[in-house]
Amino acid sequence: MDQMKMDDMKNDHQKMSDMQNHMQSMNHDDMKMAHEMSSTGHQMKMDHGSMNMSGMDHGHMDMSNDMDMAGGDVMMHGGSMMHMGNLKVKFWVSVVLAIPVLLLAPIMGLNISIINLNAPLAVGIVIVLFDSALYFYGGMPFLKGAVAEIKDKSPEMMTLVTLGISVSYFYSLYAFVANNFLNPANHVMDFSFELATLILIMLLGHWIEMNALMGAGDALQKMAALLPKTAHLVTETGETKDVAVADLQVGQSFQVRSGESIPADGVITDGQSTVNESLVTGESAAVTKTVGDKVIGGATNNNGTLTVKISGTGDSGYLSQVMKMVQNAQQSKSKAEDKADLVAKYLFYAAFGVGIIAFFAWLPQGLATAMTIMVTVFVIACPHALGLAIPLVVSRSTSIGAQNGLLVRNRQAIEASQHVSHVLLDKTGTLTEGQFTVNALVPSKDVDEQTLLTRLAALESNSTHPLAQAIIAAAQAKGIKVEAAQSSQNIPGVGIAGEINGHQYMIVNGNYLTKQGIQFDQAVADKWAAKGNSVSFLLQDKQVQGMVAEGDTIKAGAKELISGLQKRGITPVMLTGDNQKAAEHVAGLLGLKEFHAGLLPNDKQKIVAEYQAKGNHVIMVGDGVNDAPSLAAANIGVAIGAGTDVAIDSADVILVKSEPSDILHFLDLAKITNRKMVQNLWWGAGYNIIAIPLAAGVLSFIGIILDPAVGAAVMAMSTVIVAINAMGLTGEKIKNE
Ligand SMILES: Nc1ncnc2c1ncn2[C@@H]1O[C@H](COP(=O)(O)OP(=O)(O)OP(=O)(O)O)[C@@H](O)[C@H]1O
Ligand SMILES: [Cu+]
Ligand SMILES: [Mg+2]
Repeated sequence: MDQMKMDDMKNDHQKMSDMQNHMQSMNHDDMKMAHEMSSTGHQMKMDHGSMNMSGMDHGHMDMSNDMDMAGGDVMMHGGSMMHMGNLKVKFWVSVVLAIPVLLLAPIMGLNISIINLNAPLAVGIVIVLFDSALYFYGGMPFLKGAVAEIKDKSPEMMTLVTLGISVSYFYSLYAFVANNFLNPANHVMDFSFELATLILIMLLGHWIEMNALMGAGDALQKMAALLPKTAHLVTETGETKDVAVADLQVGQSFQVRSGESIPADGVITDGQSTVNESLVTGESAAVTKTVGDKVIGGATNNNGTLTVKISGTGDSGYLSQVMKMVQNAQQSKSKAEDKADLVAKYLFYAAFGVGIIAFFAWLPQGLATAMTIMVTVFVIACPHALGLAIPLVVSRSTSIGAQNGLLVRNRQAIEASQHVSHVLLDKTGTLTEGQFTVNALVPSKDVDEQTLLTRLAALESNSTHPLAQAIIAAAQAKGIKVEAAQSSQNIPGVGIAGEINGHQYMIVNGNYLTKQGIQFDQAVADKWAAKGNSVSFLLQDKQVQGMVAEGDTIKAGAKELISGLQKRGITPVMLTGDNQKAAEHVAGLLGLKEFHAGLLPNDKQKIVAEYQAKGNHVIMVGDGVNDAPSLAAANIGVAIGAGTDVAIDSADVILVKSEPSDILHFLDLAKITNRKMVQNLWWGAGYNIIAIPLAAGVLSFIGIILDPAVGAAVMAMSTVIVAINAMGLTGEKIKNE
């Protein structure tokens, strides 16, 4: 799941929209669940624990089906999800079923019960009946979970719980038969009281867990709530009619009045207003929008009335893409999560091993005591909290990131950030605005300025490079009618070639001329480059017809980023396809010491590999097509939100606001996220280092022996602590850190 592509997202759009509709129509309780489902996985019809994330990569999501189980609760364990039935109902029914057992069954070790009836056989039968109901009804989620885990050859937490309740149940059955029929004189202790309390606490623990879970990823929920339910559709006759947002179609127009939310993506065809897109893009200020500007569904319209032509509705809209990306990021499995699974596995074997050893060690004290100890060990080790430890933190962290304009597409990026020593930054479009102005046109002899500019513009009209746009704008400003060149061809890292009136022309940089041994006025070119200009040359055959120098402006946050990285002990390095002199100029302005200029696209990738070969972990930040390979190759690829789709598809993290200093926010968020993960691993599993030996009775010589119910309570506590600790991760911290 590391390489999630936008395409996958698009395929799932239909289902996505189904889900949104469901989300909108569901009540609060179901909403939680829908959200958990959405944040956890594709294959929701899976049974307990049998799903692991790696298997989900190509899993087909069938949201509409899954949503039918809206009455059930779903929970996550170590990234896997299980359908636990409706835990709330299950818990309360089990409470009722447990009452007779709790009243009539002897309390462990005391051999007395709350109500003592002098009819042992009748009482025994009642207890066995209610035990069975509890075991098969209340215990079913755990039994199913265990079967799935064992089938999967990865016995984990459900297997542990099942061990605990099964041992209590079957031993109690045996006690009933033995005491009433086999050998009434030799009383066998029964475990019905423990069975009941255990199942109740387990169910309660999971139920609490579910409730704790719901707050974890509220960004998605908030995002889903951004879209209004109805829209004012503009009909063919020009009147407005209120329709459901789900019925809007691309090409239709709608009206948004002041104070309303915009129902879909589109282009303004009438009106002017300020629009607040903060919840969608993380951009805080209200932006003025007028005819021709794009608006995003989910943004709020402040003062004016706008008429908007739809370019993307619900499922194909920006908002659902963002939501989908958040979901995908939440699904992608991180290394820490593998660590959590591994810990769970070790925990199972440790608990199982210690439990068995303790059983035999305590056997001389009587079967009942040995059983109790073993059951307590099984129960205390139950790693529910562990299963939640990482997913809760990650989903919380991705949500916070999304609210701050950071889309973390690959969870691994969060952990990988701990080891980062170098941040490699593309220049144009990343550190600079990528909005050029033509500063100089220097025609060669026999060529006039007008002709030079006309030919440059003809070639560039086929290019999407930022340098191209400035040339076209300059030509248009001079009143030149730009006609596109024929059979044009991009030359990555060099320029562009094409045919004008049957002649071959090229736009190339100085490097190319030097390599080809073509003469040009180096002094003039250097003069402009030293001022930070990108310099390009027009070639007809092998003749230089002139030169164009274009300047760019440095982004506002670029300097802050460089000094922020240096403060964090990370070395910033600039990589650029631009010339050495221009690169030097920008590096000087930003206080950058390391940079590489004149790079071809695969040079950038090579440089990434070189840094890595020296044992460094690198972040690569870029925006262009020429950055895509290096983004994919870097330990963490970060794309600028305004960049090309190719770059975005290759990245692990996207800076929605296109603000380079957000990399600092990412690093800070990742840092506190990692800290929480480690804390949660200790709260979720580390406590067993003490708890398991304690449960096994190592302190029995000073009178400390834990009861199974105490074991269950400790387990549930740990789960709650982990959930609360994850909630403590807030967005404020990434701004102060
Ligand atoms: N369409 C074009 N018009 C003019 N020059 C171009 C064009 N495409 C590329 N070049 C030349 O090739 C160089 C490298 O281009 P490339 O796209 O690899 O890097 P860049 O985007 O300019 O810089 P950076 O790597 O910092 O983003 C440019 O600086 C320019 O000299
Ligand atoms: Cu548990
Ligand atoms: Mg670039």
